[in-house]
Amino acid sequence: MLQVKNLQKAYRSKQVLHAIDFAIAQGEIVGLIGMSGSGKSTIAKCIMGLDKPSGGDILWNDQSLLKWSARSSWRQDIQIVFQDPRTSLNPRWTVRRSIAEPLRNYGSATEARIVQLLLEVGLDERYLNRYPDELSTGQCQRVCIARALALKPKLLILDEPLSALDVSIQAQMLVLLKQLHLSQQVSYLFISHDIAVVSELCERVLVIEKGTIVEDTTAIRLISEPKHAYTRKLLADTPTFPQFNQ
Ligand SMILES: Nc1ncnc2c1ncn2[C@@H]1O[C@H](COP(=O)(O)OP(=O)(O)OP(=O)(O)O)[C@@H](O)[C@H]1O
Repeated sequence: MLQVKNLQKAYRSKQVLHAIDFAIAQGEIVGLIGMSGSGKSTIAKCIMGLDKPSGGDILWNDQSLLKWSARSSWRQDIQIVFQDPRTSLNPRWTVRRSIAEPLRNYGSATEARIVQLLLEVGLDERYLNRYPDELSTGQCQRVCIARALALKPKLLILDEPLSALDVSIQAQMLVLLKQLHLSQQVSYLFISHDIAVVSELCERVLVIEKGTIVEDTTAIRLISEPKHAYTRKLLADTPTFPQFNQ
């Protein structure tokens, strides 16, 4: 489905991504983990066309996303949810309008479809006329997820979607993301610096260090037999894995 091939990105003279290679198959949940500044969001931005790679290619069903002509067909297939739901939502738009907007652009924004999307993320029609500042941060993130799912994407890029939320809300959101993966048959690229959260949700995990993927393995193997020193350091820094904290 998605193939990232030899992806490179430099900002001026600073090389941020070095020859990134990975693929995501239909239905997979892939985690992308690394410390702050390692290049996770840059990969997401390159896939979404929000940033231009300096080299390499990104293929969606064997078509290059970097060629303008292919763009329209994948616009609906790949959606992104960002870290901070409050800055992702227009503060002057009601929940109804935020969710209706992508539907209007690409299909029909019926009230029934908007309510259905709200129900899928654990909200309901009582929220339709509310503004972001009348919602909790977790509820705002649910609205962002509903908006991202509106066009029935095949791949959802979740860029640190839980980082702005309290730990108890994070647990609820993890349950929601697992449910949506099954009910919507959507793949995830789940970006995080939290190895505990990634190992809870993801089947496969990519570890990125300074713009290079140093490990591509299953979540189980990542925890039981981490190969790279950087992965062991990430595990050691996580209280959930005291066995690495020597
Ligand atoms: N627009 C930009 N101009 C210049 N440098 C940038 C730009 N965007 C990102 N960078 C740099 O690229 C590197 C990777 O940034 P990126 O945001 O991809 O990291 P990250 O792993 O997502 O970090 P975090 O977990 O903090 O979000 C960083 O050194 C950052 O300063």
